[in-house]
Amino acid sequence: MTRSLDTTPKPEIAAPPSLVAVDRAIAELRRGGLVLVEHADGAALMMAAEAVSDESLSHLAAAAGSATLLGLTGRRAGVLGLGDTEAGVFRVTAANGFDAATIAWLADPGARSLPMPVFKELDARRAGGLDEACVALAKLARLLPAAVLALAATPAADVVRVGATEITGYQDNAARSLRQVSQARVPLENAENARIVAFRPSDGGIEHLAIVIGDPDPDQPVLARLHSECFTGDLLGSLRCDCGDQLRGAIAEIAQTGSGVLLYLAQEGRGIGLVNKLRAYELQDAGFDTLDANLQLGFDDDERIYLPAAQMLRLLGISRVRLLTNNPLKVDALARHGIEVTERVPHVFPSNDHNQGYLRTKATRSGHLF
Ligand SMILES: Nc1nc2c(ncn2[C@@H]2O[C@H](COP(=O)(O)OP(=O)(O)OP(=O)(O)O)[C@@H](O)[C@H]2O)c(=O)[nH]1
Ligand SMILES: [Zn+2]
Repeated sequence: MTRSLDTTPKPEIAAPPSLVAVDRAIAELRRGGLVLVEHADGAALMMAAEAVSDESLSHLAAAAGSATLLGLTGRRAGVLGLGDTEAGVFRVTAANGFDAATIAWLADPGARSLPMPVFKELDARRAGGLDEACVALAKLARLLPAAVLALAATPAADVVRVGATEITGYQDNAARSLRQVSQARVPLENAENARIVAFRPSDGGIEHLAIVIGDPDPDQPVLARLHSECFTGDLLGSLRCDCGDQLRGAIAEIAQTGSGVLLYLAQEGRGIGLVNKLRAYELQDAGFDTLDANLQLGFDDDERIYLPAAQMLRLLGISRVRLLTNNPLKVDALARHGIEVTERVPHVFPSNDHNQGYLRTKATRSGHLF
């Protein structure tokens, strides 16, 4: 007798305090508030660089009792000529602290249309785990990867606090806590026998979806596609990328072969978020390719993670897949997370006038196999 996939909803589990602390901190940063980040080497009050004004900067410095500092990724520091590295985080200091215009100029390439501020003497050095955690938190909040911080000896009692290790462990811990929460039959244009299964992490964070087509046999390698969310391509039919074709193409191909699974992963813009992807598009229109635009913003060229995908496959009962992709990173990542990829199935679609350069860059610089 063949088995079926386990798509049934599972009981809720309580979110561990570590996930909750990061969630609270993310919400606070996104509304322009202050967060206390605690590390073995000390603590800092921080704000997202994207959210600062002159008033909030003075408030930050006064609350911490020290000057404001700016944490930038090595990528962004390199672009600015302040550092020479691709990895890690740099701490930038200005004599007596920063004003909002200088922060904007340093953190946001889109701010170049504003008048250039008068820079105070800047100094940039490779930073340790405290600054790294602050920048990582801004990234988790899907904001620009830059943090304004002030070292805090005796922090105010009423501020949201989070530990550096809670921040660095957040994505993995959230992925490990995923569980099926609901499912429904949803006949699709190209796959009438389809079900959507929703997965939620225990902290109520970002949900991912599995589209199960037909009745895959988990004892055989399952035809699978890992699709990263692309609002512009998937929903609006944007011609800048190939995502819409790849999404609908995968659904059609899986249905034609009989059965399989498409994981719809909530990591828009190769993990930088929709707002930052639009910033990257602006930079591309100014001449940067899709990878360099990410680097200009201070991100890596690809910020995606595939532990959530591996975890969803495991929860469904799938341990072996035939993976529809041109991207060798996806094959490696699944294998690393314990899912055997028995075969890579190419997933190529014709280009159009707008996405030729994008596809060429994927092939020449990202190692996509076309
Ligand atoms: N940052 C950024 N993300 C983009 C851009 N164009 C498309 N994306 C995102 O790239 C992701 C699509 O990648 P996928 O189709 O999942 O995978 P892939 O890496 O192209 O590999 P394949 O499996 O071969 O398709 C989506 O999250 C899109 O939003 C861009 O110019 N900049
Ligand atoms: Zn796209």
